[in-house]
Amino acid sequence: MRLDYLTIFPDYLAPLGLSLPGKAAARGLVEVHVHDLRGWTRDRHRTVDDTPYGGGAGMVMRPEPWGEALDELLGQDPHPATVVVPSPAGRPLTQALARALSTRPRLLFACGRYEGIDQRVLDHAREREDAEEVVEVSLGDYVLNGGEVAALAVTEAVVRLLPGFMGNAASLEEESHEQGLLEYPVYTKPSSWRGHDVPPVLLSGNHAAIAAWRHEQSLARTAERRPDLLHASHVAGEWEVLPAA
Ligand SMILES: COC(=O)c1ccnc(N)c1
Repeated sequence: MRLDYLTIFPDYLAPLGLSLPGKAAARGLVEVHVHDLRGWTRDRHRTVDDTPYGGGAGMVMRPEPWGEALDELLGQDPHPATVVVPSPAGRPLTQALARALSTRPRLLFACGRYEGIDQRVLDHAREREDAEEVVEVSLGDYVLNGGEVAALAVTEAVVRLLPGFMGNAASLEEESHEQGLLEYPVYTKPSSWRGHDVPPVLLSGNHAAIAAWRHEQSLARTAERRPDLLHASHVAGEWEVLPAA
């Protein structure tokens, strides 16, 4: 997977050389390219923003630098890129969306600043043959100063799903949201710590009982913290054993 980042703060994406994506890069699983949008400005001040049509506070990112940057970058690779635009107005980032993005050959992150990127940049990108899709993605219902932090989060959620990245692929199966539920609580040695003991079932060696306890814990946590994630299918097992009405 090729990952490109267009930003006016390339240093912000320095963490991409470390830990998770860095490891993946070292293994040849991902190829990372960070680009300074100002490289596609033509004026002495390397201007990337201007006042909004219609008035209002703040500044909007000018379309020309973005258009010329996409012209150059999208043409650099035979694979059509999925353009990922972090935005508070985007689709929520979910495990399902991360998994869908992890199957793409190339992601190009357009990291906006100020009040956002001129809408025509996204509209024009959607018309391009060399852009497979333009996906605006939100981390949640809050505003950041720029798309870079969100781009790092989306990158981590996606890269860790790439085949061969996580040593123990089985651990991905049990993670929060993979099965549509929140993850159960986890414990390790010592079995007793500051008056808190590990639940005895986890020391029992009874794998069926442990699996049942973990599922029950996931259901309880999800019901308490994220009832919106609960679907009948998750509690189907309980309905099946209820006595006939
Ligand atoms: C500028 O980008 C944002 O403010 C942003 C991006 C992704 N998710 C959010 N909740 C905000």
